[in-house]
Order: sequence, then structure tokens, then C-alpha cells
Amino acid sequence: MHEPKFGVAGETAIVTGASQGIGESIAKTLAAGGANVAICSRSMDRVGPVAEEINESDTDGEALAVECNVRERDQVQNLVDETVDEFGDIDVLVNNAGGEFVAPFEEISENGWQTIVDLNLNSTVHCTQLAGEVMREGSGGVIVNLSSVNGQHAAPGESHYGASKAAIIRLTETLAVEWAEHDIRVNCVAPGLVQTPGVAETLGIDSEDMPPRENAERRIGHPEEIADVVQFLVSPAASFMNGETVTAKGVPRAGNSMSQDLGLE
Ligand SMILES: CCCCC/C=C/C(=O)SCCNC(=O)CCNC(=O)[C@H](O)C(C)(C)COP(=O)(O)OP(=O)(O)OC[C@H]1O[C@@H](n2cnc3c(N)ncnc32)[C@H](O)[C@@H]1OP(=O)(O)O
Ligand SMILES: NC(=O)C1=CN([C@@H]2O[C@H](COP(=O)(O)OP(=O)(O)OC[C@H]3O[C@@H](n4cnc5c(N)ncnc54)[C@H](OP(=O)(O)O)[C@@H]3O)[C@@H](O)[C@H]2O)C=CC1
Repeated sequence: MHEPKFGVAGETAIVTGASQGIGESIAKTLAAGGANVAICSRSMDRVGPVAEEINESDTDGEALAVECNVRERDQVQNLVDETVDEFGDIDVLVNNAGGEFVAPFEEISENGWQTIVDLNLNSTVHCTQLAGEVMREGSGGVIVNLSSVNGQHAAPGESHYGASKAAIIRLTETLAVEWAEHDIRVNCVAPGLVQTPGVAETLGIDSEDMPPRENAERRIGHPEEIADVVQFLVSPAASFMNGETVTAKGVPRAGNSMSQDLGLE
């Protein structure tokens, strides 16, 4: 009889950007599955309570909070070092930290463009190179990157974000090939619109004002629905998946972008 292998018990995972939203949900899901999680954000005041909540719960996995701005390579090296010191190894990396502002291409300054590319793409490069070094020297591992449907389809006001998220998809595909010999799988998740504090801030609206999630035409996701996909990709159940981008957007129509979900297109 074939035993399903969806577990992550005993693994050590780094989850970036885990003080709220999708990253917080991924961290809690992996910890509930028995993984030890090293979680970071730019502020210990924000990420510390998430680690405390995990450690005070009855999950098997433990949490370590680290203050780390993933745009700064030396801070990422510290995150990697603290994770290895605490848990002994790194089996899983989830490159979740990311963000954007919405602006027409001609109104994005050089620094504005650089900020979004640094936050989404270059941070993924820092984390993947530095945690990947530990994985390559050890027994391999699994990496999951967060892209977006706006990295797959055009959306107005999202040129910088879309370009950085599209690049993450191609980086995923390339690394899956390059690092297969090191037993490192690299996959990607492309969410549609998910109800998080970051989206509420980006759009300048309260979470409650978003289109209702249960509306079949404009279904909006919950962070847990992305976390479950990540958990699957991390687990041995996805052992034959490498270099893939899994889209999780609720509504299976062509050309779906987040601004369509919001009725902005
Ligand atoms: C249709 C919409 C669908 C929604 C899609 C959602 C996708 C997501 O990823 S949602 C979850 C992510 N969370 C967030 O995006 C959080 C909200 N955003 C932010 O926290 C920030 O805007 C930031 C992280 C993206 C940048 O913050 P920071 O590093 O502090 O950068 P600065 O404020 O110093 O700005 C740097 C640079 O960028 C220019 N800029 C900032 N906002 C805008 C804007 N709205 N329009 C045009 N330009 C902007 C800013 O002016 C700076 O450039 P210079 O002035 O040239 O120095
Ligand atoms: N929500 C959505 O609709 C979608 C989201 N995504 C992607 O999913 C990921 C998570 O999004 P979401 O949960 O909505 O985002 P949120 O803005 O709600 O949360 C972002 C998290 O990242 C942290 N963070 C931001 N900048 C940095 C940084 N420089 N270094 C370390 N941590 C940082 C924040 O913590 P702190 O502020 O404490 O540093 C926070 O924990 C992002 O990559 C996003 O682009 C993709 C498609 C759709």
C-alpha cells in the first residue's frame, strides 16, 4: 500500500516575511506539521510574537524569530547562521517576503524601481544563494519562491512588480536544473489576490472592504490556501515536481490578474 507523504516533521525551514499575511500562515502551517521554523521580518516587535505564538502552541515544531531585512545580504547571512546555530541545518527555504506599490510605469522613479526589484527579486537571490550553500554542503533541500499571477499576466500599474515576479519564475526554472544534482528542488507559487494586511495597505482599503471571498466570480484567497500549497511543495509528496510554478487564483479564467479580481481592468 502506498503511504501518502505530505509531512514535514523534523525538517528545518526558513520562512521570510513571516510577521503577517501569507508568510505568517506558511510558518504556522509548517510548524503545525512538525517543522522547526526560522522566521524573519524587518522588526522583532512584529515577528517575535508570531514565534511566541507557535512556541506556546502544542505544535511539534519550534520557532526562532530573527530580525532581518532580506534586501541586505549581510542580514540574510546572519539569518542563515542563526538558523544553523539553533536547529543544526536548513532543509527548506520559503522566499515569501515581498511587496509593491501601484503606479504607472512613467511615474516610477529609478529608486522606486530599484526598491521593488530589491525587495522581490534580489532578496530571493540573497536568501537562495546563502541558504542554498548550506543545502548544497548538506543533504540537499527544497526551495519555494513566491511569485504572483501578476508575474504571469500583464496588469496596469504593476510593471516593476510584474517584472520582478516574472523573473522569479525563470530563476526558479533555471535553479531547478542547475541544483538538481545537489538534490535541491526549487518550485514557485503564483497566488492571485489574497486577503492580507499588505494588500489592504497597498490598495489603501480595509481588509473588510475587499470584494467578498465567497463571490464565485471574484474569489479572493485566504493566506492558509497559499500555505497549504507551499506545504505540499515542501513535502516528499512533491518529490517529482521541480522547476514548476503552481498558480493558486481561485478562478480558472485566462488572463486573470489581481487588478481584474478587483474590477480595476
Ligand atoms: C491591483 C493591485 C493588486 C495588489 C497586488 C499585491 C501584491 C503584493 O505583493 S501585496 C503584499 C505586499 N505588501 C506590500 O506591498 C506592502 C505595502 N508596501 C510597502 O510597504 C512599501 O510601499 C514598499 C515596501 C513597497 C516600499 O517601502 P520602502 O522601502 O519604505 O520604500 P520608500 O517608501 O522609501 O520608497 C522607495 C521609492 O519608491 C517610491 N514609491 C513608493 N511608493 C510609491 C508610489 N505609490 N508611487 C510611486 N512611487 C512610489 C518612493 O517615492 C521612493 O522613490 P524616490 O522618491 O525616488 O526615492
Ligand atoms: N496578498 C496577495 O494578494 C499576493 C501576495 N503575493 C506575494 O506573497 C508574498 C506575501 O504577501 P503578503 O502576505 O500579502 O504581504 P504582507 O505585506 O501582508 O506581508 C509581507 C511580509 O513581509 C515582511 N517584509 C516586508 N519587507 C521585508 C524585508 N525587506 N525584509 C524582511 N521581511 C520583509 C513583512 O514584515 P515586516 O513589515 O515586519 O518587515 C511581512 O511579514 C509577497 O511576496 C507578495 O508579493 C503574491 C500574489 C498575491
